[in-house]
Amino acid sequence: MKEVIIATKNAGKAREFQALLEKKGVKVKTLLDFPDCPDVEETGSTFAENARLKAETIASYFQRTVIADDSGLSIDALDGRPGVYSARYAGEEKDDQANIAKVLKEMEGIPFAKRTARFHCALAVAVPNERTVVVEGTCAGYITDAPRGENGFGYDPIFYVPQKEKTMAELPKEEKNKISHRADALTKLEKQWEKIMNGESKNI
Ligand SMILES: O=c1nc[nH]c2c1ncn2[C@H]1C[C@H](O)[C@@H](COP(=O)(O)OP(=O)(O)OP(=O)(O)O)O1
Ligand SMILES: [Mg+2]
Repeated sequence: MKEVIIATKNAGKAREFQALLEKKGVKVKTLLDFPDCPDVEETGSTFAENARLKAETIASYFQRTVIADDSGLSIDALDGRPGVYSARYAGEEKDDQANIAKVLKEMEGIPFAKRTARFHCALAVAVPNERTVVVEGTCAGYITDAPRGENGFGYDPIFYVPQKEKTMAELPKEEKNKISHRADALTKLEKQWEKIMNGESKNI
């Protein structure tokens, strides 16, 4: 079975990539499998820049094809925040509960119609000595006034998906994986997929 490294230490993302890529017959390794792998500082000002930074640094470390995901939540009433700072919105410790609490506090008193938001996902595919490919996906919804649901990770409990009438965390994972920003971004790699994976097979 072909294998690809996803440059993430986020267990929620890792689970989603495993499910999304299993369908393509691809086995996923993440940085959780390589505890000695260096941390990459996310110094970019866009999701695309950060995804590229993570993918290129880790591809050069392993000398293999690597895909990185930089993602986050952008809320219109908060001028796009938390945006690229989504993971550390409430502090360096990357605490999902604290991040949710901070967003809900900032959104207090804002009526439902003005609670529009969007998840973003930039995926960068880095191959050593080749030009990195970056694609982006989105998923539109609304911020609830309280968390609901146990599935998913991150901001899923406060992200309401209107066409499903549920929060992302209330959806079964198969449903999330059909509509998510991550699935949307992966679709945009469809055409390059065979090439990416065939290149990779030479390196294994
Ligand atoms: O589907 C999602 N459902 C809910 N929340 C999500 C989702 N996708 C990203 N998010 C949130 C989680 C985290 O607060 C931030 C990602 O930050 P981001 O830097 O890309 O990831 P990270 O630091 O957790 O792990 P890593 O850089 O090792 O991939 O956006
Ligand atoms: Mg990160």
